[in-house]
Amino acid sequence: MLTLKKIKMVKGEIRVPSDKSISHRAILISSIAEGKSVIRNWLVSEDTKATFNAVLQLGVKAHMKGNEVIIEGRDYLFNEPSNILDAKNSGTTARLLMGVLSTQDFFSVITGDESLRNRPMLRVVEPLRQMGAWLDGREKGNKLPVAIRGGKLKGISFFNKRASAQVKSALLLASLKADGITEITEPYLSRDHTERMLRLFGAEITQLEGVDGHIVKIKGGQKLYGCEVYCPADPSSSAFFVALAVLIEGSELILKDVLVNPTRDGFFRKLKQMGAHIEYLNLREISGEPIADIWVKGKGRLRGINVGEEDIPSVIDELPLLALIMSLAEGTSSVRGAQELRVKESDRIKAVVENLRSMGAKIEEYEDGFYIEGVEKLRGAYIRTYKDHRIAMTFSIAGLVADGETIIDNPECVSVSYPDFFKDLERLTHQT
Ligand SMILES: O=C(O)C1=C[C@@H](OP(=O)(O)O)[C@@H](O)[C@H](O)C1
Ligand SMILES: C=C(OP(=O)(O)O)C(=O)O
Repeated sequence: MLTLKKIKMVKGEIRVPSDKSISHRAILISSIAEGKSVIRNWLVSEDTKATFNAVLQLGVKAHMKGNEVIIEGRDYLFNEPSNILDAKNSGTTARLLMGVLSTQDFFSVITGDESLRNRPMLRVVEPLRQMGAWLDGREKGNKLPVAIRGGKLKGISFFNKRASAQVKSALLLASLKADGITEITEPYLSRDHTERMLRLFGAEITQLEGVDGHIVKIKGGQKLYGCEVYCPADPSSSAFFVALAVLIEGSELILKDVLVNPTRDGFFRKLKQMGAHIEYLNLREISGEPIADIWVKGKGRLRGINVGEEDIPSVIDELPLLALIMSLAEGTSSVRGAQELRVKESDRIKAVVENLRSMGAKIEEYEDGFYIEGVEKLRGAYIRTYKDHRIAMTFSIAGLVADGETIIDNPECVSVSYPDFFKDLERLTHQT
């Protein structure tokens, strides 16, 4: 349990830990490549360690020193694991691993913690079956544990209707060992780190716009070569500090080295539309990804906005935090088309509505989002995190701007993406 109270202001500079999505991919793509890779500024967290430990169980030789990882790639020649692979709380680990393991002519089983064992897997299992792999699990393959026996695969054409980057990435990682071409179409472009990193490792990938949305095409049989990958600061982790600065007038922060890939920076763009003062400085590209230092200044109350289906992929993990900001903005706001929030580490729509209401917000629940009428103040409350890191961090920010005391249950769940979150928060809020 953690108790938080209102603070006056936040000022300073911070480089938050590296991007979780890129850190998972760096391990997996280095492992399937040939030769040595060096991963710099890797995120050391519970989720990414689950991916790291899984590849060790497949026979990959990897060495971690601080946040640098050196990996000897296996060029898709892995060992049959002698035990179950544990993805713990990490959806990305489970789903991307399924793609890699579908290429392997051996038996493997993936499981996870209680939350992950309740999350849907058929979205990945079905297309991988279509490609020719054998997968089965609880509820006809929809729930972990899932067993896999991979082997000879063929390329498929697949419509990724949920615009899930985990589904797309699993198929791309499998496609390199499939006969022919794999083509994935999605209604809105989901995060494209896998495409960018596969290119960095030497693959040829075509991306184009079609009538049904964004298309990615890849030819099987291509070889990847180990290289150096730099992991930038996570925009999803940076978002909590940006939120704090925009919610408290007079605050000013610089967030260093943040990934500003357009498939990920929807939160910052939405805040600007709400009237926030945010600028990208020193925009540059490293390891195929755009990076900037973000300057943010708190300058009074923001205006409500509507967020629709097309906006969702680039802001999906920040929606709980955006809901908090909307609840303190002038006028009304809404989020629609975000039903995927119900199948994350917790039912994030329920968790947001319940906790914001207990703090005095005016919020109505939709099946696929929420409707919010801004209020001037929130009051401290007892917060149920459902052991979901994004809920714990969102309501810690809420606790620092609300009147009275806020109590967070299970604050330690932040360790899946940001183990030192509370230390960093304390440092920045005590400098002022
Ligand atoms: O590919 C990834 O790294 C992720 C994709 C998203 O999930 P979906 O693929 O389920 O949309 C996101 O919510 C998750 O935090 C990380
Ligand atoms: C949804 C998330 O991650 P994952 O799906 O990898 O568990 C997240 O980090 O918000």
